Amino acid sequence: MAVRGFEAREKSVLTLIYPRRPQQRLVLLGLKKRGFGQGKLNGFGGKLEPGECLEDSAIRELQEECGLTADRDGLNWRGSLTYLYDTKPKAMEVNVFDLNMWKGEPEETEEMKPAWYGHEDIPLDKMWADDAYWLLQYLDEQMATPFVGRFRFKGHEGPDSWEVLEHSVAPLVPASVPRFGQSEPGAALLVSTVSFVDAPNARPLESFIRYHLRKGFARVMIFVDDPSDTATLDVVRRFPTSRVLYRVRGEDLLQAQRQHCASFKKLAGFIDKEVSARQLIDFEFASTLAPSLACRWILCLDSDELFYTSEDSIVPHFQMLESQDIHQMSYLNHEGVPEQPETQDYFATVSLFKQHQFAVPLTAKARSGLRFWMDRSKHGQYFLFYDNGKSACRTGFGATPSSQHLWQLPAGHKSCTALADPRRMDVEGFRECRDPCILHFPVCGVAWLYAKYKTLGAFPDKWLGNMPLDESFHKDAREAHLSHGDALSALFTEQVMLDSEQAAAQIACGTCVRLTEHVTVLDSVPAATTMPDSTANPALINSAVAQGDTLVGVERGWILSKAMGYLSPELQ
Ligand SMILES: Nc1[nH]c(=O)nc2c1ncn2[C@H]1C[C@H](O)[C@@H](COP(=O)(O)OP(=O)(O)OP(=O)(O)O)O1
Repeated sequence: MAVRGFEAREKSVLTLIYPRRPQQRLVLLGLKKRGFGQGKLNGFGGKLEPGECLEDSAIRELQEECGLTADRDGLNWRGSLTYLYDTKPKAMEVNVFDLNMWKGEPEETEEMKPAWYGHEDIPLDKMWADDAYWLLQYLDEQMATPFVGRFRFKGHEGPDSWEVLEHSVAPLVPASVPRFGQSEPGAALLVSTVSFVDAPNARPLESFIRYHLRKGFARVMIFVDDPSDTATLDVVRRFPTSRVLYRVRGEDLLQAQRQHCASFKKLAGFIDKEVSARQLIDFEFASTLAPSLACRWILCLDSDELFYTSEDSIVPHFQMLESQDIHQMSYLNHEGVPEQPETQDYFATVSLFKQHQFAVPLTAKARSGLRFWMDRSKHGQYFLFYDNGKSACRTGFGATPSSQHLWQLPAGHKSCTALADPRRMDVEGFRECRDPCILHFPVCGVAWLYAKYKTLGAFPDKWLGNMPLDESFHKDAREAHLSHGDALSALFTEQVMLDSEQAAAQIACGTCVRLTEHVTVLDSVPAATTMPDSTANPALINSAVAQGDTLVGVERGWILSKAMGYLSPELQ
């Protein structure tokens, strides 16, 4: 039974720990003597306290409730269950851990009365009603872990707490994903340097992490760009440290980067001033750690990007690249188009995308669609931000990031690109790939536009001291922000957002596509109301190769770029 709309609700995050003696098929349960769930038998746990991560909270709760001192190495995150009680406004996300190493003997406390139970003797009728759907399967290892589950209850007390109205439990990721912690083909690390200090909220970060874990990334590594960024820290701490690691900017990190990163010297002068310098050093540092984290691939994204695939998992894609001895693959990026001025979480709501110009069909209609955007923007831009994709790279063979988009490979390693870029004419390296691709949600709401330019501040006219910035939306947005008026809002209305009529026209002419797989994975409802069924197909990026358009990518890119004036003068 599908349970929808859970992620859209406010929720508290809790732990639930089961101390176990698997060989004897024993589990320690406690009778809850007071508070939430009073009178029921359950594992041990409770809410995260401010500043606590899941594991610290689990260890504290176990100690408080039954006197056992958990050994951190014996604590394993097995899944998360979200509960919605119709009598409570907030959902509860409960993270299930099992524990197989501890010190001490269980003792009764004011909150819990503990006792050991054999798996065969577990009295489900004295427990929460959802336990009947998963607890025994989990204890007997008959259920793939990690798992995600959702349960809706009529109420949290009395007979209502026995009524499960909706339920679902499933593996977090498909079976194709390598077993976590083993360096198997396709195991990938996702990296991002993040700041939500100036942002309206950090919900997109939670979606960013959740989406990528669901799509089979083995680990996520977050660099917290600003140590005072409690919003980001609060989010990353809610994920198990076995899957989501974080490092906070500061002297320790700098020291480690100085020691391990070849580019430290070159970037040192910019690290304080430019986000891009911090990203590059973080990416290189993460790539040095990746092999020890059993990750054979690395992908570095901003926290307003998703590695989109309509498949269940990204793993078979990386496995395929490995089997063909490809060490780097660059992906097309598509730019999100907001259809509403505000959203709490752009990943959960934005479903309209300008396709990369190299993926737009070469039809007269599409060309008029491109013209629409170029006429609309002050500097003749179709995309308002970058159009050179992002790349995934193999780890452990000495590649270093040459930019946020591309890795520098040691000689003799194969690199491929889905961008049929006529400026390079890299015919050898071109490889048709529409899925996976990058979805970029750069300014998908007025508040997010303000937040982005507040964070970037008065950035210089040159990247890393030497690459001049073009006259562009990006520069205009900087000026608009520094002018402190409502110039930024005007930019948003005039150049970023589309109304429903314009959106339908852009979809019809082939420049924009409607993609909803990420919205489905995040289990939320898209904000847009204009979603004709024919365009809600996740495979649409592939079918957007227009009817009658038989040109392969490089030719298409060449002609289109010439037509649109993208070619540099010497190539024209
Ligand atoms: N439907 C359900 N099925 C289940 O198996 N465990 C549930 C559940 N709903 C909640 N839980 C667990 C999660 C958590 O371990 C515990 C509830 O935690 P508590 O309310 O005891 O938290 P705290 O100890 O932080 O609360 P306070 O006593 O208010 O401080 O019950």
